[in-house]
Amino acid sequence: MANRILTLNQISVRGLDRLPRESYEIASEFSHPEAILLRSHKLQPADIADSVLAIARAGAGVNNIPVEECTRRGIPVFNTPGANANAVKELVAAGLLLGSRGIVAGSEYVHTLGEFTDKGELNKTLEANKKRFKGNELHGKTLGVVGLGAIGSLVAEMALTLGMEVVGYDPALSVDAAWRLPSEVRKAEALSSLFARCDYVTLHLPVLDSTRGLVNAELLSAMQPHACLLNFAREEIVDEASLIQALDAGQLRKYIADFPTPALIGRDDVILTPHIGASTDEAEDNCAVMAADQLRDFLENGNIRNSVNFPTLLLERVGGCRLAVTNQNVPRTLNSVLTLLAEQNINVIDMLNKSRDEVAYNLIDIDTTPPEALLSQMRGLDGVTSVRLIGDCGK
Ligand SMILES: NC(=O)c1ccc[n+]([C@@H]2O[C@H](COP(=O)([O-])OP(=O)(O)OC[C@H]3O[C@@H](n4cnc5c(N)ncnc54)[C@H](O)[C@@H]3O)[C@@H](O)[C@H]2O)c1
Ligand SMILES: O=C(O)CC[C@@H](O)C(=O)O
Repeated sequence: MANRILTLNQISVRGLDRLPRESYEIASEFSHPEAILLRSHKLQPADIADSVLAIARAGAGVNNIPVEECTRRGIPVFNTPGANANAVKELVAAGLLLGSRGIVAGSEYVHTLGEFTDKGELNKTLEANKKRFKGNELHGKTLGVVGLGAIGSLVAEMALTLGMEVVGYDPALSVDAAWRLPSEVRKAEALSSLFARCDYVTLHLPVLDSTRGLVNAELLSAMQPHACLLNFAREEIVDEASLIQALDAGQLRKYIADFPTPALIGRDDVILTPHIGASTDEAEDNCAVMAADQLRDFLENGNIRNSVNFPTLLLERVGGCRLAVTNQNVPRTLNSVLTLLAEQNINVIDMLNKSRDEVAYNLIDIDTTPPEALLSQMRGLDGVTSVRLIGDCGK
């Protein structure tokens, strides 16, 4: 039977083409899908049918998905780390320029001059008024990068090439991310010192319980009055009331963000884009291809790459059929599963098991198709969250 993939946002065709139509049905409405593929759609727990085996986010942030609920139900949630990082980096480069030069106000001003028909007169007026739109250069200024993952590290590298000094802050920096970081990036020991010393601060961290409202009144008051804050990460990381207070009080010159809110629209000291950080053909293709490939490998082989709640686990197929078993990460559960197989004289050909926090995940290749009654018995074992049979052993 074909796997049904429910898409809850427009997903690039190049990604959808990775799911062959002989074995996948793709639609924006299904009552019992095997998987959900989405971008920023806000997914509610009640929207996740019992039939759902996996959820793939074509993008980085998973704050629109109830990840804890998925973990409890044994559903891996995938994302696509780095697949849209270059698109965001390029928009941040634009954001820095919008913050340093009178581009937006200058362009808006020029469009008010429609009544001029004489080129010479127009030129005279432009030359007389252009001083209102003077800016500063980025070269020699200091950029603070908060979050040095896929996007933050590219932003840091880009800013160095513009001749900026770069200071970074990331208390949870992975070893891989540290290797990617240019050696010129200086480390800030605390967020407050980064905010105090920088001309521009750019945010590239996820929104989590620990980062919601992270940029608060205290941090904003540490900023220099000429400084700019860029937020291409998530709205909720910046406390809006404190931000507006800081702008009103002249503690911050400009806020440049990808997340408009009613209170920010119309302010001269705010530049807003409509969440287009990842809106390039290239990023949409990259994310969709990566999400679809990961989903397919999970549905067809049980393999897990780039999950935000399950361990990474890849086991090559050597024949036979495969059991994908998720259980609570407690002793003796796997033993009970293997005992059930042994009692039925089912031989294990290959096996891999890994855990992440409270989740344990196992791929068990076996030589005989287990009867449905055995699978039900396995599902009923203490601590077992889900059991899926992949393929048919032919005996
Ligand atoms: N505007 C957009 O369209 C757009 C596009 C892509 C990503 N994003 C947002 O950007 C975020 C970052 O994306 P990424 O691909 O770089 O993710 P990433 O996982 O590669 O990097 C995030 C980094 O933030 C760090 N971090 C976590 N908590 C932190 C804290 N308290 N202080 C400082 N750093 C902290 C992590 O250690 C990690 O290195 C995403 O979570 C998403 O919300 C927005
Ligand atoms: O899908 C999008 O357009 C936005 C994606 C972005 O917010 C992300 O977190 O990757």
